[in-house]
Amino acid sequence: MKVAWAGSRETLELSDRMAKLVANDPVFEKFTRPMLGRKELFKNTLRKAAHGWKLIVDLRLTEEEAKWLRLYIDEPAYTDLHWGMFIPAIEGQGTEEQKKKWLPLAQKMKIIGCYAQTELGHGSNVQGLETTATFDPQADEFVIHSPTLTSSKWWPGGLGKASTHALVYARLIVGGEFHGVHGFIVQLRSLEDHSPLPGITVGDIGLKFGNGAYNTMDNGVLRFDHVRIPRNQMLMRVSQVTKEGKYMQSDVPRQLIYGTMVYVRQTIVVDASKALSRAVCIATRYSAVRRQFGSRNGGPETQVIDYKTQQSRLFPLLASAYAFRFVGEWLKWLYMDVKQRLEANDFSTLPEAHACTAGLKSLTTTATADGIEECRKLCGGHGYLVSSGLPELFAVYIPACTYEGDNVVLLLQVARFIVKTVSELGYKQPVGTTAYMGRVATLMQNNCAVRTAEDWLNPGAIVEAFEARAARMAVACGRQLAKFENPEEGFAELASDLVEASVAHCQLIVVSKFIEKLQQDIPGKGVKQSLEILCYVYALFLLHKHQGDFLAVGYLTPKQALLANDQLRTLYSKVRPNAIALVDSFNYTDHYLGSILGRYDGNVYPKLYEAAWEDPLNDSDVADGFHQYVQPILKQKLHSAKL
Ligand SMILES: CCCCCCCCCC/C=C\CCCCCC(=O)SCCNC(=O)CCNC(=O)[C@H](O)C(C)(C)COP(=O)(O)OP(=O)(O)OC[C@H]1O[C@@H](n2cnc3c(N)ncnc32)[C@H](O)[C@@H]1OP(=O)(O)O
Ligand SMILES: Cc1cc2nc3c(=O)[nH]c(=O)nc-3n(C[C@H](O)[C@H](O)[C@H](O)COP(=O)(O)OP(=O)(O)OC[C@H]3O[C@@H](n4cnc5c(N)ncnc54)[C@H](O)[C@@H]3O)c2cc1C
Repeated sequence: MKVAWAGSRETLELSDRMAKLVANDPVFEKFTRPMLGRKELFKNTLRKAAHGWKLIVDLRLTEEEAKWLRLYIDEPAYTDLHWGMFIPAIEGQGTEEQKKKWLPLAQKMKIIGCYAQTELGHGSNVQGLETTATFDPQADEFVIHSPTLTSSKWWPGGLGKASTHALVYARLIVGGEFHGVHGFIVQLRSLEDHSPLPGITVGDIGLKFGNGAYNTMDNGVLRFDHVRIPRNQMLMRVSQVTKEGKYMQSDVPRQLIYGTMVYVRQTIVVDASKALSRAVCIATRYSAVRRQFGSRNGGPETQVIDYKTQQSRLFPLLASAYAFRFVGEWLKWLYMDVKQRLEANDFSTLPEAHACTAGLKSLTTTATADGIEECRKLCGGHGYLVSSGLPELFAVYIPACTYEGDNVVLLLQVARFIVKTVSELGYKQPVGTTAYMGRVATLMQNNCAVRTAEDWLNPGAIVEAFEARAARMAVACGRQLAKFENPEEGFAELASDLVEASVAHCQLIVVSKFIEKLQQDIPGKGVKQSLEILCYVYALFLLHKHQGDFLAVGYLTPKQALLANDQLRTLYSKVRPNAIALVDSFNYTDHYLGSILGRYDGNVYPKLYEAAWEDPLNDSDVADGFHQYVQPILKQKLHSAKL
């Protein structure tokens, strides 16, 4: 199962080597992180990032090894944006000449870059950005300017203190004409002493949610006062500005300017399975350690993992972690395919790649953020201790529902894609993830054939149920929209229904990809059978949770929905004996998990007890401040008889 989770034996071995390298290096210690003040915390992150880079260089790590190393260091840092957005943006939107100039500098870390798109006034509405880049043909330069307070760049990670350069998104103005938002490489700080260059105001935006957590990142604010950059620092793969001041659009679609977001959304889906699996690993191991009630004849109490309620909350999350792992793998393939096509100037699959990355980013991050919080509750009171690892994981993870596109805004993008597909059904055969809509007539007509709980253990029955629900919801939205004279007004009015239809479509993708995975050869005794059980758990849990949809569209009867729930209970009993092995298969070191409750050896109580004494409050028996603030109260002479 470890191999199935990692994707291959090679990846398992490589990631294992990197995990151990980090775990055994004292520089990457992280238990004291939540106790540090902001300055110490940030400096500590810089130290870890520098040590990580030294290891990468000294040990001549490959790009793949370096990625795993950074993951296991497990601390958000400016390097995430440098490697994760700045470099990919240049790769995707730069010309060959620009890539030749900037990529070696960035890859050797001679410069540090961030991705400066969002502003104080606009994040979701990228076309509403206010920063301007005005071409000055006399000087052959762009003038980058922040005309208003709301045009201040706000949020970019790595911008506040670390970056020397930024990829700045600004409205292009050539000859007095606006040409939409484009990307520009702008140097922010001196490469000698790191001080901001003339015309640049830059700093950190302040403390964020949670102790430690995402506060290791210097999310920044940036303003430009007529800062000049050479013309060739506009990324020019999509459109060009000539020396003479002529704006030229190439054959490449304008949407490619958003290409970095497609790439990052894809990586966020892959990361969702990592974050959720960490939380599930902690909650599952602890649920096997923790006992409450049920002692008979003085024997041990019941392990809480044996309670059906615990199983019905925990096992769907375990199944979701696996589901997101496999859909992430598929999405990575889809992205690589699109990337190759784009390089060959084939842009036909870009809209689907956009819809899939946007929709799956939204679905997986929402479920993961909610799932981490559920895991905290599954661990009872001890889950609220920072040493459980769950509060920090939650605090670090939740902004994933917002960054790289607010999850609702992204589902509305999926809705546009679905509505368009439905409206074209008469003359265009849908392909890829919308191919099922080509069978819309059958899906609208046929109802579920399930008669017994066992009938639900059938991938065909499950896929058809999810397809029918998604198709019927999409068609219903299409019909409602058709009643509006103005389609945009209709879209705005029906936005909530459209979002629900998008969720149904995205859930279908995840379920289908899990089922497709099971059609592959999966070696290892019992591995495939365990994955089949998890796949049914994932699908039937969703069906149970959203049974209102399946009933409302008339595909299921209430009896069939009840049968699905009956089957789900049986499946939980089948997951139980392997639950620990299924989380051990994630192959996480104790260092990466960062949780006393999730320790591999299960030695929870002695270690919790030990850790309590390491809290700075326990440095002395009598607290600092006692004599000043508490003792006077204890010693006061009370005058009122009542008191
Ligand atoms: C315990 C310790 C743990 C440690 C763990 C460590 C974890 C660290 C992890 C760190 C990871 C990441 C760091 C965070 C990074 C975050 C970085 C950011 O947030 S960068 C900023 C991201 N911003 C956004 O995502 C903005 C969202 N808005 C948009 O994407 C768009 O504007 C829009 C999709 C909302 C579209 O707006 P709209 O105005 O309606 O559209 P346009 O007119 O501009 O275009 C419409 C047209 O374009 C198509 N389109 C839109 N987007 C894309 C795209 N990306 N690709 C392809 N096509 C796209 C759209 O479909 C329309 O097409 P039509 O054919 O015209 O229909
Ligand atoms: C931790 C973190 C790191 C970040 N890193 C970066 C970075 O490196 N670089 C960068 O450029 N940016 C970064 N961002 C910014 C991030 O990308 C934006 O915050 C995000 O895209 C959401 O945009 P917004 O803040 O404008 O939200 P808003 O759009 O203001 O959202 C507010 C509310 O309005 C709703 N809403 C907005 N538009 C619509 C609509 N059309 N229909 C219905 N509802 C709508 C949303 O659903 C939400 O509920 C980061 C943000 C965070 C939190």
